[in-house]
Order: sequence, then structure tokens, then C-alpha cells
Amino acid sequence: MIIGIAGGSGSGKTTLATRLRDAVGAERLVALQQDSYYRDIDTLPEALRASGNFDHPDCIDFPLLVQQLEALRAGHSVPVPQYDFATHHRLPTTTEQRAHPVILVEGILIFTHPALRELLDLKIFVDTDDDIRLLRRIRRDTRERGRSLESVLDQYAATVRPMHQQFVAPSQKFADLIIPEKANFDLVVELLSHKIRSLVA
Ligand SMILES: Nc1ncnc2c1ncn2[C@@H]1O[C@H](COP(=O)(O)OP(=O)(O)O)[C@@H](O)[C@H]1O
Ligand SMILES: O=c1ccn([C@@H]2O[C@H](COP(=O)(O)O)[C@@H](O)[C@H]2O)c(=O)[nH]1
Repeated sequence: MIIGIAGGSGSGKTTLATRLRDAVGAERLVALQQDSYYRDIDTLPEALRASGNFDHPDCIDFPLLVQQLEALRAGHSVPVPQYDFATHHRLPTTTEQRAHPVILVEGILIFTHPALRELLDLKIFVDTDDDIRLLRRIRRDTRERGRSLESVLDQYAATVRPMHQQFVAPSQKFADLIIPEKANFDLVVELLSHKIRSLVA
């Protein structure tokens, strides 16, 4: 089965995906990230490149992501691309990923792509307030992605917020399940992992 987790930047998608993998077992569940499928900046449409917009669906190599999900579902290994957030370039190296009974894919824009949505057996949206997401993003991007506070705030106002409003938030309507920020995560993980394990037993 293929599970999708969407939600705004900093909503908690990676955290939920990691907890589900730990609960279901790494031998049964593999988690892919939409972030691995960013197009190299040199191949982005000029308008997106010029404005430093990394939150538009055209930034993502959805055809490759769909192709690799289909291959994994069919039991084949795939070479997952590697993306460098510091330079915005796709690295020449890839990570070989083998097939697992449960494939989880998470990313801000995965519910915006019709062919990808079609592949998802379960669609989960993590719904976290904008102010909480911005605070988390400031902390993450300044600590882990080498950004200054000023650049995080500028990017948020110029592209992250408007693209969230235009693409990410409206895609919530495609979700089977919406997890509010205040949800009891332990309970959510227990319920979901129990269901997932029963489906792939
Ligand atoms: N439920 C939560 N409560 C508190 N902090 C959280 C929660 N979920 C995520 N975080 C923290 O917020 C930050 C962003 O979470 P992450 O899962 O990476 O978000 P996303 O993948 O949606 O961008 C991380 O530092 C993470 O530890
Ligand atoms: O080169 C890049 C590519 C992406 N981003 C930002 O990443 C987030 C999506 O990642 P999350 O882990 O879901 O937060 C997106 O909002 C882009 O703005 C970037 O800054 N640079």
C-alpha cells in the first residue's frame, strides 16, 4: 500500500512519518520525501528561479516520483535522487531504495498532483497553525539549512506563505484523514500503525 502525508512546511509530516515507520517496523515501511524530488534549480521555469520560489508544484519532479512509486509498488528497487538545499542542485549521486510492503511519501505538495493522488491508498493531512509552522521553520532553517533569520522571514513572506495559501491548504480537501496540531500523536500513531499492520500482515 502507498500512504501519503501532506501538510504545510513545518506541520510535522516528517515527524509523523518517522513515528509510523518506527511503530510499523522499518522492514515493512519505507518513507520517501517529496523534498528528494526537487528539480535542479537550473531546470526550473525562469519565473520560479528568478523569484526563488521553491513552493510551487512545478518545482517538483512529479513524473519521476510517480514512476518510482509505481516501481516500488511493483516490487522493484529505485534510485532516489538526492537534493542539496544549500545550492538547490540535484546531486550526481542517488540512494538505492528497495521495495517494502508499505510505502509512505510525504511532502507539502503531494496532494496537488492528480496522478500521484491516484496512487495513494490513504491520504493524511497534518493541519498545523501557520504561526507554529513559521516558528518551527525559523528554528530548522537557521540550525539545519544554513539560513539567516532575515532570509527565512523574507522567503516566508514572498513565496512560502502565498504558495501555501494557493496550493497546499486547498489540497487538504483530498485527505481521508486530517490530523490537527493538538491531536494526541501517541494515539494517532497507535491507531494508524495498528491498521497498517493489519493490512499488510
Ligand atoms: N507534534 C509536535 N509537537 C512539537 N514539535 C513538533 C511536532 N511535530 C513536529 N515538531 C517539530 O517541528 C519541527 C518540524 O517538524 P517536521 O516533522 O520536520 O515538519 P515537516 O516535515 O512538516 O516540515 C521539528 O523540529 C519537529 O521536531
Ligand atoms: O531549495 C530549496 C527547496 C525547498 N525549500 C523549502 O523547503 C520547504 C519544503 O520542505 P519541508 O520539509 O516540508 O518544510 C518548502 O517550503 C521550500 O520553501 C527551500 O527553501 N529551498
